[in-house]
Amino acid sequence: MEAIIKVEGVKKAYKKRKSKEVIQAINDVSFDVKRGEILGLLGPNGAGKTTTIKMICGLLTPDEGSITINGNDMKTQRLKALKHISAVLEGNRNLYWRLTVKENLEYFAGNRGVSRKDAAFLIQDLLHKFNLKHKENELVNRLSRGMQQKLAIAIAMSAETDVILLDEPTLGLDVETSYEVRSILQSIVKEYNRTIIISSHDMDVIQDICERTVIINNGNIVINDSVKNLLKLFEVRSYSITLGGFLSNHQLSLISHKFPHHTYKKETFQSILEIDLAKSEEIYQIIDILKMDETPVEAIDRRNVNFEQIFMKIIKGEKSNAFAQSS
Ligand SMILES: Nc1ncnc2c1ncn2[C@@H]1O[C@H](COP(=O)(O)OP(=O)(O)OP(=O)(O)O)[C@@H](O)[C@H]1O
Repeated sequence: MEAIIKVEGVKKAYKKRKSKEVIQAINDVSFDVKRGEILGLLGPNGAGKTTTIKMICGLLTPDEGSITINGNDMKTQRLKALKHISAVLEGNRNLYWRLTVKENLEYFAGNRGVSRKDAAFLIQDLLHKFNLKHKENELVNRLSRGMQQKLAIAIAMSAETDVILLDEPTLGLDVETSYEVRSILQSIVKEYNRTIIISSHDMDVIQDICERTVIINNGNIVINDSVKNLLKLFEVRSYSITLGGFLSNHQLSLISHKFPHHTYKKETFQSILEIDLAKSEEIYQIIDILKMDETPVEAIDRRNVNFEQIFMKIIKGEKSNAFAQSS
């Protein structure tokens, strides 16, 4: 699939005005986004997500490196590049509160150069798609937060750009509306071949709708892989072992030494060892340690891991293990 966004060797530092301290927000970041893809851009607070998104939509200029949108360099062909991008960066704050839903859509579509005739057709389509038709003549300040958020995304859609950047699109939404927004985004990508970059702290959303994820930490990319691969990779490595007794101190110290990512819980007659391995073959080393004191093994199960747990593991620095396993 063709890359519609290319981020190559991008660096960005901020200078604090008073102390003159320099903060290297983005170190040396490169990644592509393919046409028709939903990409999740993730990272803990302060990782550099907003800086990256702002550079992609031309609000900030990189100190080094280049960003190309549909073949147009953001530095030398800025206007051409920007024509392909719309963004919802601050939730519903970009809406006109004293205009109706339909007036907001008309205003923003006109602003982005969509003709009146095309806009009329497009707006009706969006009102239906976003389930806002029954609210088309309602003032925005009378809508629920979920509806305002849906309208903000519909407005970004009305510009008919190839790429849509969404910062926390489901933040503060109830569960039902969050699912509705996810399914709308998936259908938009399929039906109109749009490309979406989502920045979110909600790992459920990422697991649900993103094909691929770029995880940034301290201004560097630590993972650029498909969500499916990451889930498979971590599932293979996570085990829950139920023992019909308890581990000796000697066994526990061997396990702690060789496998730092584990938890051990004692129950009345049993104990449970939950362990993450760098390679699935390491399970045999564990079994050897368990055999030492003839601790009876009742069950060995693969643990189901969700994307939230995977994200935390990657951020805590298990990425080197993940790469070793995937390569
Ligand atoms: N205008 C600014 N001036 C100085 N430093 C800044 C500025 N904007 C961001 N930073 C710093 O740059 C780094 C990256 O910030 P950025 O906002 O891109 O991270 P983020 O991943 O979006 O975080 P969050 O999830 O908290 O929004 C952080 O250390 C932040 O403090």
